Amino acid sequence: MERISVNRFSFRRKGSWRNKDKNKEEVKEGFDMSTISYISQEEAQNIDEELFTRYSFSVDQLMELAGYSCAVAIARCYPTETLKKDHAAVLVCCGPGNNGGDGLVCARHLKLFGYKPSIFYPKQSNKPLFQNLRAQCEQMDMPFLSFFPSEPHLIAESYNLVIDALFGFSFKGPARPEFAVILDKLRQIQNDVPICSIDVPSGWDVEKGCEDGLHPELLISLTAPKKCAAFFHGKYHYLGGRFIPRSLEQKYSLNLPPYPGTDPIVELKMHTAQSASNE
Ligand SMILES: NC(=O)C1=CN([C@@H]2O[C@H](COP(=O)(O)OP(=O)(O)OC[C@H]3O[C@@H](n4cnc5c(N)ncnc54)[C@H](OP(=O)(O)O)[C@@H]3O)[C@@H](O)[C@H]2O)[C@H](O)CC1
Ligand SMILES: [K+]
Repeated sequence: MERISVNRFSFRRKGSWRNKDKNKEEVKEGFDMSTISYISQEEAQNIDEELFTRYSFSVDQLMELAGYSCAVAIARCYPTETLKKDHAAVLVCCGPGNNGGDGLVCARHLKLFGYKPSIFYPKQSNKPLFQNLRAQCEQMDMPFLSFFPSEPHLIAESYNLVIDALFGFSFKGPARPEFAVILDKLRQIQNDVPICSIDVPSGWDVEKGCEDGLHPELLISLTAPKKCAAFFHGKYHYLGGRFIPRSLEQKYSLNLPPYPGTDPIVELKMHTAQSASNE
């Protein structure tokens, strides 16, 4: 288990999650973010597998929590009242696997939070879980785009944010042509519209990243950051998917930071005045 030293600062936030147990309080208040484990692709897949087998979770359960935590992180970084285009319009791009499922769940919660999501879901799964997620979004009046806007500038003109739920921890590059085209268009507009990536910036090698790939402004790592997150230099980095049992966390030495109170997310990279002035 490799520990990568990034975002080095001490986590200290008083009040909301202060624990009455003195020892626990000291551990939480002195939490050192640099000790969090950044996990490999194989570890991510093994943890996932154990959650579904040994811990008997269903995909639906975890996807709901994962997608919900992403929506909360997006709402925290980009409140609706700060988004000027078309009633907080956002574009949610969903891929063929579970990362895409997280995107559909996230879209549904964003809609409930007052955003106006449109969904691009080009390679749809026919599994009941995904069909249901799609139906829920349709019933909540979220349009599904039948094609990706041909002119990238149209995306930046129409949407305040792009939610990248194309690929997660199972991606093996390079992207095949139908998705390479989409990733290329997103790259072209990323300086004009912020990209929020779910779990892994799509197109990145899960461990080595991708220097000339997408550069999201927000990354929501799920369960634990993947090794590629060490190469993330965007504005906001959150951890979500607050569903890991303590015994599983210990088995993989994840050393996760404490989630504040009942929050489904915890910020890994503080957006300080210092970091803002460096952007
Ligand atoms: N435990 C958790 O943290 C949970 C995380 N969740 C989310 O699930 C994803 C991982 O989901 P998974 O379905 O395993 O994988 P992906 O969504 O990353 O992608 C798989 C699909 O992508 C296709 N693929 C892979 N590489 C390429 C490529 N180079 N070009 C095109 N397409 C590609 C792959 O197709 P195959 O034909 O190769 O099979 C799949 O269709 C995780 O990141 C979280 O976001 C869960 O929601 C909850 C638990
Ligand atoms: K993604």
